[in-house]
Amino acid sequence: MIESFLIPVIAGAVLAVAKGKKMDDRKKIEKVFEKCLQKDDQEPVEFIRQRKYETYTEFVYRLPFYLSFSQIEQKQEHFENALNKRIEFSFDGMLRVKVFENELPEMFELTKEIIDRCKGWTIPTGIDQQGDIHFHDFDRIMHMIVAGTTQYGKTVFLKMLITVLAANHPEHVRFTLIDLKGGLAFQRFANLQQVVSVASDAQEALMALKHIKTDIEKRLKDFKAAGFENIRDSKIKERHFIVVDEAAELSPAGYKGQDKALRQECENIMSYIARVAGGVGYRLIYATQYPTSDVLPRQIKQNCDSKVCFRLQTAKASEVVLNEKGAEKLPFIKGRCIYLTDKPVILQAPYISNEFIDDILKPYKMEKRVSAIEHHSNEPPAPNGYTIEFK
Ligand SMILES: Nc1ncnc2c1ncn2[C@@H]1O[C@H](COP(=O)(O)OP(=O)(O)OP(=O)(O)O)[C@@H](O)[C@H]1O
Repeated sequence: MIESFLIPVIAGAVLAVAKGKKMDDRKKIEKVFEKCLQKDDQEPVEFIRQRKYETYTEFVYRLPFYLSFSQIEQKQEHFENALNKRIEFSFDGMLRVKVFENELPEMFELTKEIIDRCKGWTIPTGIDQQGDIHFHDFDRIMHMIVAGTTQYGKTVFLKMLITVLAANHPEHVRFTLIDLKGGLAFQRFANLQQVVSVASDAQEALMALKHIKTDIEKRLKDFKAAGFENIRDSKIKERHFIVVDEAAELSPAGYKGQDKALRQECENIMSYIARVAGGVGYRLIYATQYPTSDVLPRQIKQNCDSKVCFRLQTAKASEVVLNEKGAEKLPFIKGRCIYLTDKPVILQAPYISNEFIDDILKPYKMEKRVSAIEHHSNEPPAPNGYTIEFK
């Protein structure tokens, strides 16, 4: 899903034509000549050649006698608006038009306005080169893998996802947060009325996941009895997001005995959620900085049809997540990612600060202490003031 963010102010007819049909840059340039500089009965500019350089494409034209270089320079804004790119002109007997590729911004901050533009169960995934914001719809593609080497933006992305969904669906979203990086990243969400449980080690994760599995089994039975095929057929508005960061901690690979068995069970339940629970309203968000085939089991990968992949260290890791190389070549820019659903697109992911999170979520904070172990149910979120005992 994509929505126009920077609407270029392009001169009348050129805007209509350029936006209506998909035009390449050469056609757009020639359209501006036609609409702004040439008269119908006059000889048009003559295209000589174009060549692509690393950061720009150069188009070379021979000018007809009635057009001066300065007349063209005066229309620079029209050309830039029509192409929505930076343009430089020069003249050495030929007109040279350099069209620079747009650069992605290094910072794209989440705002209240962007949160308001998230319709249904969508979140923003980032901004692209053209300034368009991309959105991910969790009712269309239900589960997501978030990967990336350390310090490139996974946790910020997860916090953004939780904040946007909690802000837009305070009554209906529920979260189980499995934070295996010491429990620090998600602590500011622990007292949210939408958060059912926070687990911070493998044992707590297993308890939380077992509760969820029981809830899913019950819901599957209820749906069957009611003849619903999926959550959209039912009147249930609730969606339950299970957010796991760092999922490698739940991989049985490298463990022995009880530790291995415990993690194996966690992995089995996460695979179960990815396989069968989407249709009944459960969403798995599976984040890892170590994407190997051990950490990213086949069934989870196959059922998580959306991926947000920050820079990875190797082409092999990129192949594990995206089925193709590329994430290892992303620039060393925090928040730069590849968002993959049907096709990959490079984006700058939304940045959210802790202050902004606290500001947005203030109305939903409540006095409670929740644990993975002691509280878990599919009841609606407890109202403000309700106290849940912590272990
Ligand atoms: N979308 C973004 N835009 C700009 N800067 C960002 C973005 N996301 C993260 N950063 C910056 O990068 C830092 C690290 O981000 P984050 O904590 O999300 O990394 P991480 O991938 O979760 O790392 P780790 O796996 O080590 O926990 C943040 O503190 C922030 O300064």
